[in-house]
Amino acid sequence: MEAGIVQNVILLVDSYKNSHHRQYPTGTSYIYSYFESRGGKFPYTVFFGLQYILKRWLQGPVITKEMIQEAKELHAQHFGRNDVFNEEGWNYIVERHGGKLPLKVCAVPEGTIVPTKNVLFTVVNTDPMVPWLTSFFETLLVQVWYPMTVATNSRIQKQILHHYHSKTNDDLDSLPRSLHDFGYRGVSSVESAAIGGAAHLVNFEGTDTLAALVFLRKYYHCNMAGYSIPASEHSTVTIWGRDRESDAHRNMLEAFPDGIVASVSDSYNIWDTCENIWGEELRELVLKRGKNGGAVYIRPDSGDPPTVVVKCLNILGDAYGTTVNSKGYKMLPPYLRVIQGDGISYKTIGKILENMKVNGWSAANVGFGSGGSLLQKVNRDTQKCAYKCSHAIIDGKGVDVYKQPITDPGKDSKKGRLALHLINGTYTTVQQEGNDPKLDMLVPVFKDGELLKDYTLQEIRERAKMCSSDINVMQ
Ligand SMILES: O=C1OCCC/C1=C\Nc1ccccc1
Repeated sequence: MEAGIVQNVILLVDSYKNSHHRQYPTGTSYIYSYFESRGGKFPYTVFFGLQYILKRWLQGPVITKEMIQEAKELHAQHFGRNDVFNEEGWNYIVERHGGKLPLKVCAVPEGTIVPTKNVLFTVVNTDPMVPWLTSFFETLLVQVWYPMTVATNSRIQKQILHHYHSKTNDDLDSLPRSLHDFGYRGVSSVESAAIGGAAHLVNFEGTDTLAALVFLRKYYHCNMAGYSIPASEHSTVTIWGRDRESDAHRNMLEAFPDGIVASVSDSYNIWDTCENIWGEELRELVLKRGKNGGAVYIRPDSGDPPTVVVKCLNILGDAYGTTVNSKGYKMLPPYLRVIQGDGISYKTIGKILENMKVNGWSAANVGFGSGGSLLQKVNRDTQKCAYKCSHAIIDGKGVDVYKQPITDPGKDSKKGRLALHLINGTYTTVQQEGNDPKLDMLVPVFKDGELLKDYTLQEIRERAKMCSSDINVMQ
């Protein structure tokens, strides 16, 4: 088990869940639940991250007698009573199942793009003695909302970038690294950085969130999921003093004499820095670097992004010249690019790209970085992710279970045992009843403590890749 704050799997839940085993009708033997995104900011979700939860917490003989004792003692104090904690139920799981969880989870393959309001995974207990188990792990399983929503937020931006690269560039070669993860410092924890950073790397290959690389090695069989380059930050520029800014940038080019480097250039006056330092003083070094196949990414980091990006391109274009590509848009020389890492989100990236386009600039001149907006500015409500009971077996009889709040029809839940069908390229949620199980896109990924599917990032990226319908997405 990993070092972490909570080691005890029985404590990975909201307190009230330990009182639920006494709240089901006697004779309840099976409880079926499903997980969906009811929709919100984005019309689809990229399903990603369940495998991590299963591998990290639920796979194998995860329940032990020691955990039961620790949880029992904690609950007695926490509730101030001894009739809440389900000691018998947990003992049964240790004694009868060796600590393995008698659950079956069926899920859509990771990386699949599914329109919202569709079932994404289902859970059912496999031992009729412990129906309460299905709902018990809701708390943990619903945390898949985070990687799923970050992967979706990231892919929505990839669609916008794909649109502009298709319209204004010769090829899509620079698309995979056109949105770089700057989010490590902007998330709530190292674990969130790993999970969210990994979710972004489903769609892209540029990241500074090292935790995501470790995560994807460990849980998704990918040895190197993303790349970065030597880059300055304000402190490594400003430490030289205001009147030695050009020395700071020169040092960047000499310290890393080949390949691509990025230099943040807005410490004082970015217009002067672009025109006189990059355009004049360091010109020979830039040209020499270009001759060796290297490049310099000039990084603004303030001001109104659409305006600043175009003004930087214009100044650099005047200083170094431009070419016009096959789509009729201007390109800087291959050794010069701009990277905009401030104020980037799915709401703003299109505005910057549109302003570049109307000013005759190809999208391929600019790389983007996004931090808190990419990894942190999401919550469970962004895509309204929920886990609900839809069917149960009580006294041997199957009953459909649902909620239908008079106060919010948007919170209606689905009934029955669900399957996900792909009909003429469209996903549809149907009842298992009366349908051929071979048509169900949900595949068993976990059963009785065993992981049944072990996806690689490579195959997940393949499932989530851009397709023709991703081009005309601009509203
Ligand atoms: O500004 C930043 O904020 C925080 C995270 C990293 C970062 C910049 N990194 C970078 C990487 C590759 C090219 C250019 C910059």
